[in-house]
Amino acid sequence: MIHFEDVTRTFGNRTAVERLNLSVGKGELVALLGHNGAGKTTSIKMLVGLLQPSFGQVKVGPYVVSESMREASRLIGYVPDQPFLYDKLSAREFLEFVGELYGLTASEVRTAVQREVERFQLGEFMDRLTESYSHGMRQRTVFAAALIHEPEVLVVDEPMVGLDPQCIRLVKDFLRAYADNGKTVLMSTHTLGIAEEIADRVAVMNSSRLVFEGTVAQLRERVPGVLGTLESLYLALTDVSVFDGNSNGDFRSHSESPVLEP
Ligand SMILES: Nc1ncnc2c1ncn2[C@@H]1O[C@H](COP(=O)(O)OP(=O)(O)OP(=O)(O)O)[C@@H](O)[C@H]1O
Repeated sequence: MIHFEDVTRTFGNRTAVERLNLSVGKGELVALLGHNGAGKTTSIKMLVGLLQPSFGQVKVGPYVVSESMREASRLIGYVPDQPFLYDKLSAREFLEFVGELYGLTASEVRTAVQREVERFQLGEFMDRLTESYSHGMRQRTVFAAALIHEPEVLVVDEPMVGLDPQCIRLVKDFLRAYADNGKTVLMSTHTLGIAEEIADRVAVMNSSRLVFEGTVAQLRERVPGVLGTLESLYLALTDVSVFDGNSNGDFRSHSESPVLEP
């Protein structure tokens, strides 16, 4: 459903993403991991059409994002790392506004808003201006807005930052359930435990390149001698010394990663 095909993005003489190949299929939740500056947000912005690749292409379903932005965006829900809300609107007004932007009819908007209010437990603060919301309330509202058109693909940049444990549980359960319902989820995160808990596969970026893609079990096989949590594996994988003796530093699990059709 999501296909990065040899995607490179440069900013001047800086390469933010280099020759990224990554696919995420229907019913899959993939966690994108990497240090600060590894290239995760740039990749996500190319996926949702906010940036154009310098080379290569990103496809969502049958659409090349940079060529068919309108069609692709109907398939995508996006929760950015720095969510934006209109302070002078309530959550209800904001969700209605977003629903109209997606071309839903008035009755479809009503049904969708009700569905999201229940899913993200927005009831109590639904009609207050969003300027008075806590971070968790804002994040739940942003999730609801991203889902108003029931997208096939959900793209989430750092979903758990600053949330309390109850809210983290709500978001984790929701993301897993969304994938289990046949949708496609790509989530960038620094919270390795959450990736290990809910992702089908992890994709690790280091210095603009994808250095591993596969399950955590496959990662354990690829980084011999490192046992235990995803955190210890991740730290070993993104440590430069690990690349010694590996000609291209590429730990991708080519053989076992399924190639899923849109
Ligand atoms: N608009 C821009 N102009 C110039 N350089 C940029 C721009 N956006 C990103 N970069 C650079 O591209 C590289 C990748 O940045 P990106 O934000 O994709 O990393 P990230 O993995 O999302 O990091 P973080 O975890 O800190 O959010 C960094 O070196 C960053 O400075």
